[in-house]
Amino acid sequence: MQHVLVVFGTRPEAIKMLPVVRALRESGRVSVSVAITGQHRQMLDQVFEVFEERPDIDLNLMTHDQKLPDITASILSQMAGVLGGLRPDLVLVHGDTTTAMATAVAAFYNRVPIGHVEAGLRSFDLARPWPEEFNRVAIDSLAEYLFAPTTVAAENLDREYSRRGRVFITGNTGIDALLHVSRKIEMEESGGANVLKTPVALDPERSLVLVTGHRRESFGAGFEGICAGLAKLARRSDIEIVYPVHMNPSVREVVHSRLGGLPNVHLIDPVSYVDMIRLMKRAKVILTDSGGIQEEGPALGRPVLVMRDTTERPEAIATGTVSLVGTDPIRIHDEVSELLDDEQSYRKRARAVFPYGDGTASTQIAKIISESFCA
Ligand SMILES: CC(=O)N[C@@H]1[C@@H](OP(=O)(O)OP(=O)(O)OC[C@H]2O[C@@H](n3ccc(=O)[nH]c3=O)[C@H](O)[C@@H]2O)O[C@H](CO)[C@@H](O)[C@@H]1O
Repeated sequence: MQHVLVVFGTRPEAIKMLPVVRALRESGRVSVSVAITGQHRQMLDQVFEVFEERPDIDLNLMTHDQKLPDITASILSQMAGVLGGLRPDLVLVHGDTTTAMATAVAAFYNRVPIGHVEAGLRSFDLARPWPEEFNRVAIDSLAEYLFAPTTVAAENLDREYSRRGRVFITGNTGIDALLHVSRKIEMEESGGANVLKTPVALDPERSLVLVTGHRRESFGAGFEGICAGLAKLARRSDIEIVYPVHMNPSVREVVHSRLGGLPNVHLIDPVSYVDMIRLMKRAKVILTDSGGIQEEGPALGRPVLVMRDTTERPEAIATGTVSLVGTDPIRIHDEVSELLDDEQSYRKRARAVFPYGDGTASTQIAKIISESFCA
């Protein structure tokens, strides 16, 4: 039976790859191993729990405030050993992280075929997001199987001369994960559990503005702008802001120093994926620089304002549910306020749409892989 090695290191990769792991196992036609690099170890554990999975290999590479060259070098050398030992027939990586890129290079050095989930996303700007745009272009130039979430992503790949693999349009596996957990939450609620428990006590009379932000290209002036915009918003007495602050010290220091102590701003640690979905369902507006949340917000019918200048989610922008606000404090304040104060504008943008597929991406990917092995 052919063997697939699935490798990831961060929370979003785990959220988007564990549905693929389950689908591969359920196909019964391939064996699967999961290797993690521990780029974000404590955030990973929570995701494994919700998918009732466990890693088979843990490279445990996490060191405090590690730099990109160190992560890349250690993954490259350690992954060579893993591949030599396991000798998988395919290595599956996800998205645009350093783990995904370094693993793809290690697989290429070992002449092991590569599958790329969430292939073809492009901002066409190597500086933003940095280094993610480089990572995903590099992976797509090496991969034999390119699982593109949308036709836009597939068209991006068709235009790239360096592409050598076959493109499959599958939808984004993040929607598979979202629907899987949403069903769990709905079952809990129908069982009489507390309606929409949230990880922080919220005032039912106030609107929730949910914030996440961690992009490297925003470090420095970008985060100063984001925090100034949030501090201005926090003067409103009709809202509460909840910000699960990413573990990266470069994010935590500036966010806590600028926003700590404001009465209606809850700075909390990253929450479990289930709690994040609860917060998104409870939120009136979502402010983020996250990629995954640009896909989840539309599916949950929540307006998402993206604190970046570019995005590789044009499909979400086209639905009108997602829009770019950048990191300018006045724009952040004004655009959130417009959604809070103008009911008509809000209703136009707060409708559930699914530009990233119907939640079957992982079963499609598993079917393509198992059939290609058995061809
Ligand atoms: C340039 C870019 O867009 N790159 C993306 C980046 O992923 P991202 O930007 O989506 O990363 P985050 O924002 O960290 O994670 C988001 C996920 O985490 C959940 N969440 C969030 C806060 C929390 O407290 N608890 C949680 O559970 C949340 O619901 C969501 O599902 O790399 C991925 C891997 O390569 C790529 O797929 C993806 O393109």
